[in-house]
Amino acid sequence: MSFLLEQLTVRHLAPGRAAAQAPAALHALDLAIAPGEQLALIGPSGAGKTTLLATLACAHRPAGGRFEVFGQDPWALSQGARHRLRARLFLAPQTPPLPPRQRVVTAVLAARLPHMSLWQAFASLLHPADPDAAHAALVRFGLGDKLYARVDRLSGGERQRCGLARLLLSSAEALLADEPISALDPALAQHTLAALQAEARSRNAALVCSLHQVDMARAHFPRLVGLRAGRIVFDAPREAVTDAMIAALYENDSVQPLPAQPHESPDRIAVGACF
Ligand SMILES: Nc1ncnc2c1ncn2[C@@H]1O[C@H](COP(=O)(O)OP(=O)(O)OP(=O)(O)O)[C@@H](O)[C@H]1O
Repeated sequence: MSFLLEQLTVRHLAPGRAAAQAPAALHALDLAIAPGEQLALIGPSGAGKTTLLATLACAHRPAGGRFEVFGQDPWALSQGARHRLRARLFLAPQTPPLPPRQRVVTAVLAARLPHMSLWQAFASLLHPADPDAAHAALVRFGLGDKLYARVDRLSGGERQRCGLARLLLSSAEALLADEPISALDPALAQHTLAALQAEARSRNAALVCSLHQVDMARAHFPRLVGLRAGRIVFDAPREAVTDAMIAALYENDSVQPLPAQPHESPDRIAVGACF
């Protein structure tokens, strides 16, 4: 298994509060993800999608339950061994942390830093080691002309795809992407998801994507995991996920309906339009 979670609970630590008192962001999750599997995480805002992806990336230490990545409990390993395990995973955050004044080529090649010695890493910041590889990765996401652009001159959607191009440069065996198409227009979103999925297939890597675009999740991913309030509501092949299950997942108890607005009748609008 790439990931194995049993009764996994995760809490966000808050300053001045004992760990055990922090509310759980993920409650007793059971989830197994095999190499090569592709699944979409869906669910309303605050459901725990980002927390789950960060936990899979070994960025959050679980408060309870069993957690294994490639058959190992990352939190039972030494720091060095956990670092090596993390280098086998790639998490593309929703807003990639790209240094603003950096060139795109350097930012993309930074994906190889975990596998470099300190000296190689330093040298690569001054002189990009493999611009052709960076260019090829950018081309896959439609950014071939941005190789030497400065990161702070990119649009939001370009930055997002630049962050995903890093993923291609990594040698990760499991790919995690947090809302990878949130800043993209529909055509680019399709293209970007297809590129991510093709890459995962080519390296037989597990691919876990959180998505707010439910239609895209249903169209592209064979397995859907619905999260709500930190719990898995369903984990099913897409054919088994019904419209009613989606509606229940997104039903919002905390938003009050807006008061009805007095609106103009069609004949009044027509009169208004004449003057
Ligand atoms: N750093 C943090 N400290 C404390 N609580 C946090 C922290 N990050 C997230 N949370 C809480 O954990 C819960 C899950 O948040 P998370 O960001 O994982 O949800 P999400 O499904 O990714 O939401 P969205 O779709 O809005 O990005 C929320 O209740 C959130 O308020």
